[in-house]
Formats: sequence, structure tokens, C-alpha cells
Amino acid sequence: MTSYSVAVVGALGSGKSALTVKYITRRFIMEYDPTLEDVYSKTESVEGHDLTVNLMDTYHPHMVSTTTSNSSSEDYLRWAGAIIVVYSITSRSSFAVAKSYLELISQFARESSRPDIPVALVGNKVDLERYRTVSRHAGQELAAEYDCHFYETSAAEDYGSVEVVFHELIKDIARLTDQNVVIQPLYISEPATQTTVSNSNGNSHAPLKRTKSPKSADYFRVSSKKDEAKVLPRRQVSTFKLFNKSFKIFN
Ligand SMILES: Nc1nc2c(ncn2[C@@H]2O[C@H](COP(=O)(O)OP(=O)(O)OP(=O)(O)O)[C@@H](O)[C@H]2O)c(=O)[nH]1
Repeated sequence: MTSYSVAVVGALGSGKSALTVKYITRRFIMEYDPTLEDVYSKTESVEGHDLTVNLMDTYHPHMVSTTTSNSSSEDYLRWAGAIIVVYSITSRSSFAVAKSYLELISQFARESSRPDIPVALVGNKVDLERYRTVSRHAGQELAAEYDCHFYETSAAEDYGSVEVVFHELIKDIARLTDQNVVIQPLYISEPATQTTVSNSNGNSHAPLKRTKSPKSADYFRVSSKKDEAKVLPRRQVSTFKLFNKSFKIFN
């Protein structure tokens, strides 16, 4: 199974969960329960080749504007094939935290054997333009400083602006492993039968043929705390609880 692991990091409240669930379900969520670190997976079958995207929605309550970290908060670095660093364009403190994450990732890349780990800096909540305190230019400059992708998104609005972030990183991972991958939009089909998966701690990349249209897609979430997987039936939920998190969904 071709597998791509993407970790999402950033300040509390920057929209990590909203972006992750938007990508998984195409819907915007309003979170109102505390967050735990969780792993979600989305799979699709492409011309007989299965592609799985594992997403870690991280939770580092003690990560502030500093480069100090501890080993458990760096687990995502070892796990991820690519990393999304999120800040809110309405929060200068979240931008400072994003810079700290970029520094941490850059240190890790230097010290490990993974100097090319793909990273995207994402300024989220662009629908709240009137409350903007971090300019687009500042985001671009920071991304240039750390030589990473830069995007501005809204988890509350356009799905495409969220999808492109994940897809570009998946393509980067594939390029790093010499895979010829064309990522098409991940269509969500009727829920499949319940599936059990285990967390991916590495990235094994089988050759993937070019394709014109994905045939089917499943999406489900696995908890990093439990060896249990859960299929989320898209058409049956307007409000749902995912293990320890509750979400309201806005169509
Ligand atoms: N308007 C708007 N609100 C957003 C957006 N993304 C997230 N939010 C809201 O911002 C709040 C925080 O979003 P979360 O996704 O929980 O943020 P998080 O980074 O996962 O936060 P923690 O789980 O505490 O680490 C929630 O009320 C979301 O509904 C966005 O793009 N636009």
C-alpha cells in the first residue's frame, strides 16, 4: 500500500483540526472539545493502486514561541513524510509559534538524515481578512527564509485551497522517493465497510501509475491511542464525535 504521512502542527486554535477534517471530509468543523493528538487516514483506489494519506493532527499545548522542545513533541518529525505548519492570519502569536516550528523542523532536518523533508507554511483563516494581523508578505518572507511552500487558506471556505496544500506535499514526498504520482482530487464515495488500519510509522512507496480519475475513495480516522479504526459515513453526520473530539459541521 502506498502510504504518505503528513503531520499538521501549529499554535493552539490556528485551525489544525479544521484543516485536517476539511481535507478528509470537505467540510468545515467547529471544535468545542479539547484536542488530543490524533491520526486520520484517507484512502483511495487509483487504477488498482491504493494510496493512503495518514494525517497527524498534533497537539503540543506547551509549544510556545521558543525553539525548545522535548522528545515526545518531536515524534511527529520522525513519523511524518511532510509537515504542514499552520498559523492564523489573525494572530501574530500563532505566527511566532509557526516560526518556532519551522526552526525546530529545520534543526531536525539538519541533524537527521532527512534534509529534504517537505514543509508547507500555511496562513489559515483568510475568510477573516478584516481581522488580519499577519500580512501575506510576512508569510511569504518567512517561507522563503526556511525554503518551504507558502499558502493562505480558509478551512471555513474553499476546499480547493486546502486540498492543494496536501496534494503538493504528497507529490513532494513521491518525488523524493522517485515515484511518478499525479494526484487527482480525492473523491469521497459512499462509506465502505469498516476497515482496520494501523498507524504508519514510515513511508513505503510502491510505484503508482498515472491516472485520469480515481475510482473510489474511503475516509476514516484512526486513533493514535487505540488500535481501532472508524469509518465516517459522510452523508449521515451533521454533528459527530470523533473519540475525544466533538465537531459541528457546516455545509
Ligand atoms: N473563520 C474561520 N475559523 C476557523 C478556521 N479554521 C479554524 N477555525 C476556527 O478556529 C477555532 C480553532 O480551530 P481548530 O481547528 O480547533 O484549531 P487547532 O489548531 O486544531 O486548535 P487545538 O486543537 O486547540 O490545537 C475553531 O473555532 C474553528 O472553528 C478558518 O479557516 N476560518
